[in-house]
Amino acid sequence: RPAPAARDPAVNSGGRWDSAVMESLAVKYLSQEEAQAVDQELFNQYQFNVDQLMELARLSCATAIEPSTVLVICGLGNNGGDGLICAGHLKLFGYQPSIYYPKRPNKLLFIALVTQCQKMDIPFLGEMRSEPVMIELYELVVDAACGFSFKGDVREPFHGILSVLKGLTASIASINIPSGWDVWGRIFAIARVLSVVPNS
Ligand SMILES: NC(=O)C1=CN([C@@H]2O[C@H](COP(=O)(O)OP(=O)(O)OC[C@H]3O[C@@H](n4cnc5c(N)ncnc54)[C@H](OP(=O)(O)O)[C@@H]3O)[C@@H](O)[C@H]2O)[C@H](O)CC1
Repeated sequence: RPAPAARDPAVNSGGRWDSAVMESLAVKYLSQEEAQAVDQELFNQYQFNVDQLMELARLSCATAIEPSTVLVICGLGNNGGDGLICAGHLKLFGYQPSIYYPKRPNKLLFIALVTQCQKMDIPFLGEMRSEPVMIELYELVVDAACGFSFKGDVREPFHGILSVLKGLTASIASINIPSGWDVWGRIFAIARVLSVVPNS
């Protein structure tokens, strides 16, 4: 989202809608390398840690979502962590998130995030829902399966998950990058992309 001042071009341009202002409002898509470089800059030069960046990511994503019933599909990297955190905020906002987290990494950060979701009584599904069940039960699917570090042919269980998402007619909101993109090309239609990388 643009910063508040940038939403009002008159503030930045002395009342004129000049081309520089319009250009500053344009969406810029980052390549995989650019996104990873932004990450490194935030860690090294700005001294953020991963917990802080994830917290910002989940808040941004949850703020951009407004349905009541949501299925959050989480992958095994930080993108999945963003999904867990997003589910936590959605619950706090009064919505009804459920989580599908088929492969759980044995890392303290993710174990802690799962614990926090469980303590908030967010249900974890035992298996992936079929497309008709998803349409019946959820207004929105949050796709936090594959982040910008996914490479090559998608392995199971994520290949099967993406096959279901590919045929899904319900809304999908992807965190940071739509799962199934190889960054340069999409393989299925995505409703919205929620990104927390500045200017992406
Ligand atoms: N500054 C920011 O924008 C922030 C971004 N965040 C989010 O972090 C992700 C990137 O996180 P990362 O953990 O680096 O990557 P992924 O979420 O994509 O997950 C990587 C794991 O996925 C496995 N993997 C890779 N390729 C495949 C594949 N083809 N099939 C199946 N699994 C795959 C890989 O497993 P390995 O066994 O290969 O190691 C990785 O474990 C970014 O997209 C944002 O959403 C952070 O929240 C911080 C702020």
